[in-house]
Amino acid sequence: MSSPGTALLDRLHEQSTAETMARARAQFHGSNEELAELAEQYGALVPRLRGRFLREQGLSSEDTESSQGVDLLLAISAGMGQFLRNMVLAHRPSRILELGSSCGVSTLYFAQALRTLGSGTVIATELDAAKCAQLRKHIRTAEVEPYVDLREGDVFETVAELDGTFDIVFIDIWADAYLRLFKQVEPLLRPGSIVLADNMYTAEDAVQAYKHYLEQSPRFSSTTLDFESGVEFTVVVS
Ligand SMILES: C[S@@+](CC[C@H](N)C(=O)[O-])C[C@H]1O[C@@H](n2cnc3c(N)ncnc32)[C@H](O)[C@@H]1O
Repeated sequence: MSSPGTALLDRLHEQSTAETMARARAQFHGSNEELAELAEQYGALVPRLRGRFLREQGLSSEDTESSQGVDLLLAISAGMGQFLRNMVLAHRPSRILELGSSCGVSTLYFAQALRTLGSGTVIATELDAAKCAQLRKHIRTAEVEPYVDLREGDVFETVAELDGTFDIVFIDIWADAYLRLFKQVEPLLRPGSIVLADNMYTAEDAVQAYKHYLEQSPRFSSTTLDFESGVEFTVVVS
């Protein structure tokens, strides 16, 4: 991909990785050498074991309320971004709803794919005002403003004001709120809508209620994709 956003995304991924390492350093009691060894072991694990491995080492991999107000990107990886882009190119959505946008890394992947298609909108949602300011700056830099509609504020209030249906929904807020949020989003889904939810492995315990809800409903066909942080891929059947 070559576009005005490429260098920006490279920089944001680098920043996010550095933040994650700094978080791990702050939580870890061993030496730098031991931390480097853990990072190597982590990299060699299959994705579904990674969250558990970190917890066993006393390292939290979950993005939680405690991150609120701290200017962390908590961004998706480049691999996840590539997946989101491909989803857009394949499904050709008119409307995307992104729940939890932070400084806009996932928003940029969605918006760039919409630009490739030449139409469509991603509604981005974020509570933190400083992050919203960063997101606005980033979509200007990447020249994707026409494809992004940022709604600043609490996502539950934002969703309550939405109508119509969405072709793709991406859930990436604090994992213990997934189920409550999904239930609020349900009326905005149509048969064929796709719902993607991140952090199935990295927030394994917190997402159990969400996964259970999907499993027991005939309206949804759902599977966990075994890559990156674990992605719940849900198709609305009826
Ligand atoms: C994991 S980050 C999102 C990362 C983003 N998708 C990306 O790739 O850059 C989660 C974000 O959800 C936001 N968030 C959490 N609870 C929220 C709420 N109730 N309303 C709006 N935003 C919320 C947080 O402020 C945080 O920036």
